[in-house]
Amino acid sequence: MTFAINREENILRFTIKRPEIRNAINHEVIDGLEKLVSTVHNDSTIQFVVITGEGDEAFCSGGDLSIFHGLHTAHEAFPMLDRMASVLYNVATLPVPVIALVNGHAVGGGCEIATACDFRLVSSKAKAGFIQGSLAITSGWGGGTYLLEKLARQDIAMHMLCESKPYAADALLEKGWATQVYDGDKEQALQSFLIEMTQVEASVHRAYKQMLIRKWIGQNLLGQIKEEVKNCSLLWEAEEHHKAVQKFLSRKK
Ligand SMILES: C[C@@H](C(=O)O)C(=O)SCCNC(=O)CCNC(=O)[C@H](O)C(C)(C)COP(=O)(O)OP(=O)(O)OC[C@H]1O[C@@H](n2cnc3c(N)ncnc32)[C@H](O)[C@@H]1OP(=O)(O)O
Repeated sequence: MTFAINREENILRFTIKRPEIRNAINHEVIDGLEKLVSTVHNDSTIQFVVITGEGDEAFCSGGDLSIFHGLHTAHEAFPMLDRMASVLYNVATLPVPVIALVNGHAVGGGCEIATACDFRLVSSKAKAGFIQGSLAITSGWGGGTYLLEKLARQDIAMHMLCESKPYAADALLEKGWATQVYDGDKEQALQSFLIEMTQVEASVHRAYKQMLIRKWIGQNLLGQIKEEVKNCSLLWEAEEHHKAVQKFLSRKK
């Protein structure tokens, strides 16, 4: 199994379990995120969702290029991008706070997943970034739309997207992407964050989450995400994209 869903008291944790390829996303992990969403909707006692990656190296390195490089045309790429974008919107709009425990690098689609979460607790050793531009595509799972929505400074969000490079944890904090940066043990970092959060009733957290979701429905965030998906799938079929992916997959270390 390439993912795990575990419950610890009122916290539901989703772990991507592919550390050997830096927790890249395959179809099974997408199925797992769908399962996570339905579990939360069917259980009103859950108070928090945590998403993380196994190991110390990576939170998530985005789409599994060894699988997804098989998608050539816009027509072929669109269903994968659209499915993951819908699943991620369902994660972003869960009725409880969703925490990305960014234990290691979060790049490409991995950065999109973390950006879709309400909070990002970031290891001081992690780097994160929307590197899709270096593969001649944009974000395609809604991450660009979330970034432009969530960062207080639009120029910084645009710069992150256009520069298309990974940033160190301190820079991510400065840009307003990281909620907190932690040194050392990820479980301790999560624990301290949750101790503060649980001073307030879970019903209050749920009510604030509804406020956020209403705002996004009002501005048709999902419609904007669908446009991001369409644009990305058009760029996907260009020769430049396929060449860049091939270069990554055949690089010598
Ligand atoms: C779908 C789309 C979207 O946004 O919508 C995307 O996600 S596009 C973005 C797709 N993601 C990427 O381009 C990120 C590619 N990955 C990286 O930049 C890097 O691997 C880091 C994540 C920074 C980790 O670097 P680090 O030096 O620790 O590890 P490494 O590069 O040696 O990688 C270890 C092993 O994992 C594999 N590996 C790493 N990321 C992978 C990925 N996304 N898909 C498939 N394989 C991947 C490497 O080929 C290598 O395999 P071997 O051990 O066999 O050599």
